Amino acid sequence: MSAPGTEGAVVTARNLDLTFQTSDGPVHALKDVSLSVEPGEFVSFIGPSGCGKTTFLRCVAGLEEPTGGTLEVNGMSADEARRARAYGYVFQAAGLYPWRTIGGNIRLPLEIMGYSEEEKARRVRQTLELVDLGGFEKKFPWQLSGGMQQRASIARALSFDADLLLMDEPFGALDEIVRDRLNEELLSLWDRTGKTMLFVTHSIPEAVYLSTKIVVMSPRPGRISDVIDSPLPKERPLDIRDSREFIEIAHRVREGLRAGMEAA
Ligand SMILES: Nc1ncnc2c1ncn2[C@@H]1O[C@H](COP(=O)(O)OP(=O)(O)OP(=O)(O)O)[C@@H](O)[C@H]1O
Repeated sequence: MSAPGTEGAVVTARNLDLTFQTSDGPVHALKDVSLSVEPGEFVSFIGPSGCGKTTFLRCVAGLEEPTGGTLEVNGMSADEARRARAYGYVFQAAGLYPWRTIGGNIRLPLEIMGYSEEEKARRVRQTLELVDLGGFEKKFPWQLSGGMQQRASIARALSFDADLLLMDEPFGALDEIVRDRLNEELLSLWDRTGKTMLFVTHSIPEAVYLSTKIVVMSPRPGRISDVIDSPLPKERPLDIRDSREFIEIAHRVREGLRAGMEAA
């Protein structure tokens, strides 16, 4: 699969391979993965366990070294992009430090990056308001619900000026009602900030609801089996999930997943 339209792209992967050498032999986590992500896109990755979703995100984050192909993030190598802090990363478990307050957690990357006291305070306040957690700065993570912790984790990833957000199943552990609300909030956040989002999920409705582009992956080896551009409007009330368009995209994702599994 080619990586078209790479001029000015945020992420350009061309024929990316990653084989892990393990004591049980090689594991082909990614094979011939080509993808181009344009500024401001919301791209979801969906596929069965072990198809390489996290591995791809970790390659973009410069945390894994591909064994073949090329990868550019904001026009740099992924390692340079990591050092330039070109992205924020949101993990499945919120990953907040329990001994730090919510404000202290958000302040951490800003401390590492050497922002002034005044700027740190301003950014903590601003990002907490952005995720609707104004007033929770002095609370500790255990004093917040799971959904609120994830919002704090998103605030931390937004606190510095990275235009790219990498999210690895951030809402996977949450109940459906909370998840629906966070999906709506994330979409609104995306709209307001104009950030580019890469989002890993196991949920077809979540992928279809959130994305401008859905990347369907298949395992053994981890490949892209379909890339679906969503025609859904930017304004998306939750009940858009009952629309014919939505159901048709969800159907195509399901078909892509099924075909990928049969080929594996
Ligand atoms: N550090 C590693 N060493 C060896 N194998 C690895 C390593 N990291 C991932 N793998 C293997 O690479 C493959 C892809 O894993 P990855 O975690 O990217 O899949 P995934 O699609 O994100 O799965 P899940 O949906 O369960 O999170 C799997 O077979 C996994 O066991």
